[in-house]
Amino acid sequence: MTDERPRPLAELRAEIDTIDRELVALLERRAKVVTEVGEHKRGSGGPIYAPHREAEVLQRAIDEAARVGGTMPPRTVEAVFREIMSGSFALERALRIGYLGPRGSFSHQAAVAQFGSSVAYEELRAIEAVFVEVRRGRVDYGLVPIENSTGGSIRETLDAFAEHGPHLSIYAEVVMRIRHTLHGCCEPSQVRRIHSKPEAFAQCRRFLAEQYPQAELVPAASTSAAVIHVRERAEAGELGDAAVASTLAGTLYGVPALFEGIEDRPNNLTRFMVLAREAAQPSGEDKTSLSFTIQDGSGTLVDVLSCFASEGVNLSHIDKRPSGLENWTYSFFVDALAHREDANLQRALERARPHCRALTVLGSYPRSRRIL
Ligand SMILES: O=C(O)C(=O)C[C@]1(C(=O)O)C=C[C@@H](O)C=C1
Repeated sequence: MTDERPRPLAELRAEIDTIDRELVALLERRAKVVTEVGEHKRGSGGPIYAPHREAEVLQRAIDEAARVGGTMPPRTVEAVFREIMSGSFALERALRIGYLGPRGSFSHQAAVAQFGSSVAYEELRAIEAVFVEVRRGRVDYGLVPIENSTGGSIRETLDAFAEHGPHLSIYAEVVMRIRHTLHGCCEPSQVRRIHSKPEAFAQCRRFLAEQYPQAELVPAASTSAAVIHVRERAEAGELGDAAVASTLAGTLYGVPALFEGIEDRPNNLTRFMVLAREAAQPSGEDKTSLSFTIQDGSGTLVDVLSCFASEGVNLSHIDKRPSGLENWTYSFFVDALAHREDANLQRALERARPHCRALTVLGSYPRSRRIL
């Protein structure tokens, strides 16, 4: 018969202490190698953040963890390695990441999940400001939401791409699950005005219609800005205001949660883009985002799209916005499942150009394989 009794706590902790010493020694060894990588990169002027390499490191760590026992869930393995790689940035060169703030916004959470806690963050007032600050070099990378699985595209971002896209590059994509909370400083029955970013209202449409059919929906610059506004109103003695935002924003600004998980669909995902001044390297499993406007008269959307089909390039996404040129002309945004250096995508682009008034490659980047 085997002895099923657990080992004494002191013995288990002593074993953990030994393992931790080994872990720290390994991390130190890794950090020394990373420092050398940093010297290379600074010498060659190469980019510090390498999403194609991160995708490889993360996948290998997840596979290896499963192979050696699978006790640690893949999510945990990923979080640990993301944090290790965040520490690498600090060793190679301090990075600054811009996002739509204030702190507690979903962009902030996605940025932290992607870049970890060893980089500096810059909260910005508007999505367009993220584009502007990356272009100016005030931040190394910027993170902007581009589409949500419930509410569709984020117009502000598409319009900013139309203007700044030719001067920037999409460098990585990040997909995050979004859970909304209604925050307020009053009783749920006292809510008369609800503040948030319009996209958040769209993601909670059913909840808002059923629970608050009479409340006024007031647009805010961001979800976290809405929470700050509700707190300021409560401090001024104005009751009846609430905000749709993340649980984190409520905690940061001291506004209690009234209802949690108010999004209409449980699998509510937002896709974010990382913006950079340089182009990302191929990872072997990439996407390319493009925007184009159609030539007057001669060109049609089907002419352009068939150029991709005939070169065997699959398209995973299409969106449109008014072009800002003449009424009823549009900018189309397309994602192709290929890298801009792939021969078939290059041929498709050559064939498509004559049908377009303008065609911009917004960037090639590794396809996101995981949901944060
Ligand atoms: O391999 C690199 O290019 C590194 O800089 C090292 C490292 C890592 O810690 O593994 C760190 C940051 C990069 O984004 C990718 C990988």
